[in-house]
Amino acid sequence: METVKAPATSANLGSGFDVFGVALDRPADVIRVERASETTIEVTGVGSQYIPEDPDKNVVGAVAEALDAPARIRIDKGVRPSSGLGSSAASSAGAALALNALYDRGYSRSELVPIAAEGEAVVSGEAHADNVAPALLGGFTVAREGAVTTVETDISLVACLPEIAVSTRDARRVVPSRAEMDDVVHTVGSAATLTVGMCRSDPELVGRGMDERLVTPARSELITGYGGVRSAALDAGATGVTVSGAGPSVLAVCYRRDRRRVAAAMLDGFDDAGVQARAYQTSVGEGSVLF
Ligand SMILES: Nc1ncnc2c1ncn2[C@@H]1O[C@H](COP(=O)(O)OP(=O)(O)O)[C@@H](O)[C@H]1O
Ligand SMILES: N[C@@H](CCOP(=O)(O)O)C(=O)O
Repeated sequence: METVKAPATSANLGSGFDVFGVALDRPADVIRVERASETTIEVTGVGSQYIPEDPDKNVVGAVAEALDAPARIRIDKGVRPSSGLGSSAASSAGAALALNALYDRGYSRSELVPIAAEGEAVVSGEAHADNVAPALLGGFTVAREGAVTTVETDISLVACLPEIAVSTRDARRVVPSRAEMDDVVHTVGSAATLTVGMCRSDPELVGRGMDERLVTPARSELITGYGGVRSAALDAGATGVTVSGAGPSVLAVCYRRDRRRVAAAMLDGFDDAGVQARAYQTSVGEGSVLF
């Protein structure tokens, strides 16, 4: 048997749609795999009632097939599905690492990224790697076709998860298909600023570099209370706020000393909008761990 702890992740970070991602040091899924003649899946934990156990519908089924590694797979969910915190990616990445070890497939973590991304295609329709890359490799990741770059960084974050479900598939439908050149130039500037900020572990640069006008405006409308939560976090000391992944989680960057205050402000912001929420005081963390 192999056991893996696979972290939540936050993709996009505003300016890096479908490219940037970070691993979070909490929450996480735990995945256990044992060899079997055919794949079976059991799911427990947060939101497990909304997750199919049919291998054709659960992301880990696609990963087991891609690795030709049939197994009894048990998933203990710590990352709620449809959260914007890479719930499906945590399971995909964790299963890829665990099955790779179980069957001695010998793939490196980087080589497992496209395999784990096959799981993402099951739920969002596209094999985007911006969540599975940090879930496997840890840190801040830049995922481009066929290549992933990773940077270790020390950045404090608050991920605030409201009791709203936004499916990644639905949130991809509101992304505009065209953009104005001014907005593209603005996004390139932000993405470069954010990348420098990650390399320097500088929350001011990371926060400023989250700003963009292409995807976040449409996505934020799917999140009840987003405007108030964003303002509250910035007033409490956050250096930047954006939609986490496809939402509904809202991600704030801050100095470590402000993290509790920012988390409380975000919860108050959702409360003012009549939405219950939970705040994870977290930071950029490591990738999946094989026990
Ligand atoms: N192992 C899994 N973990 C989480 N969600 C899964 C899993 N397998 C299939 N799903 C489905 O994927 C969807 C959640 O994925 P997604 O919308 O990408 O959420 P998130 O934004 O948290 O990644 C839900 O419909 C869920 O039922
Ligand atoms: N780049 C994707 C990321 C989706 O992240 P998730 O955590 O919401 O699954 C997108 O923005 O669609």
